[in-house]
Amino acid sequence: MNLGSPDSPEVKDVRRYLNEFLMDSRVLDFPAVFRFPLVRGIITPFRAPNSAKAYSKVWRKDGSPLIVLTRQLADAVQQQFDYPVRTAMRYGNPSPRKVFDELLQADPGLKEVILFPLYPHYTMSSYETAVAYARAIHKKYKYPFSLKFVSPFYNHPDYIAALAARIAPYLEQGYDKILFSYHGLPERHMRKDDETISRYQNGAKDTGFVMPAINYQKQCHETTRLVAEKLSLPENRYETTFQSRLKQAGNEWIKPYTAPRLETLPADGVKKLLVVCPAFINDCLETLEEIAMEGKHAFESAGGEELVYIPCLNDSKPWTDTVVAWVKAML
Ligand SMILES: C=CC1=C(C)c2cc3[nH]c(cc4nc(cc5[nH]c(cc1n2)c(C)c5CCC(=O)O)C(CCC(=O)O)=C4C)c(C)c3C=C
Ligand SMILES: [Fe+2]
Ligand SMILES: [Fe+2]
Repeated sequence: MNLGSPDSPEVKDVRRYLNEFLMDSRVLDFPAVFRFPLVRGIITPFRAPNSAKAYSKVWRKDGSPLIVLTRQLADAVQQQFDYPVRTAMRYGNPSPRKVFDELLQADPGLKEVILFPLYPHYTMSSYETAVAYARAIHKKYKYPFSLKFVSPFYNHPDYIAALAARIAPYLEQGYDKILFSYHGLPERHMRKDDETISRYQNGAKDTGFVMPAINYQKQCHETTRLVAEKLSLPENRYETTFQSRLKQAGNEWIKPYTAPRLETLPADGVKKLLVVCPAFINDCLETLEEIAMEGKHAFESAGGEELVYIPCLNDSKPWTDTVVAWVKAML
């Protein structure tokens, strides 16, 4: 299960998608009475045309990169797996309901579904909302099968090894610095997540998955540290930043921000920059447009010689094998 995309890069479809996305109380965590007018009246009308433009820059003949690449990963997993493998999305299509219906139709005796949220790191706006939504649908429509979840895996040795294998060939080309750029979050979300984590640790919250002991920002730093260790990167050759900030007045996001850092790196002597985005399993708008296009332009306009974007794990062999191994171990 991944995040999901609009049905097309047309403004009307992007508007519908953003409305669903931003009305999620785990994404915009204001009381619903404020959220509704804010999203419908202000955020979506202003954002949809710009997002639509960004989506059209990366849209493929066969659809949104995120959807197509998630499906390719599922197909690669299916090659090594006896049971049906499907993709579902938190927002837009295909919804978990549609996928559950199809699975049940194909096998009325279906006993168990294993859901793999394609987010290495836990936070309420990514991993948790996917799980909570799938659970709510599972309960509401009284599906007769049980539902199990793959836990967040930001520090799992197999995930770290798959990332290191993805990055290694790029290091051989020579580089001044490698930037680990993760999706950003409002600071407020971190405080809420900290509370959830301590309730989990006190036994006051039952989740159905293993909750990390540290918050999103610390999980991201830990992913960077482990990959750097695995690749023996010298301390001065890598950095961690946070991208995709939704600018809102009085709403600080976790720092440092990726975009301004791309513009100051050349003055710090970084001519050749590698960028990797470990919070995303599949390439999407945020990596292909924001980093590989806009970020590259910003860095190279500020005096950098070259920004080389390292694609996500997608359906790379070590990662596909890892997905297969983890799911088989849960059967
Ligand atoms: C308050 C706003 C947002 C939070 C919090 C947030 C967290 C978050 N998102 C991802 C993964 C993805 N986000 C993507 C796009 C995207 N994200 C937001 C807002 C928040 N995300 C918006 C409004 C959008 C839509 C595009 C835009 O208008 O800029 C995507 C890509 C989707 C695609 O179709 O390609 C992904 C993936 C994570 C992992 C996360 C928390 C860590
Ligand atoms: Fe996002
Ligand atoms: Fe973005």
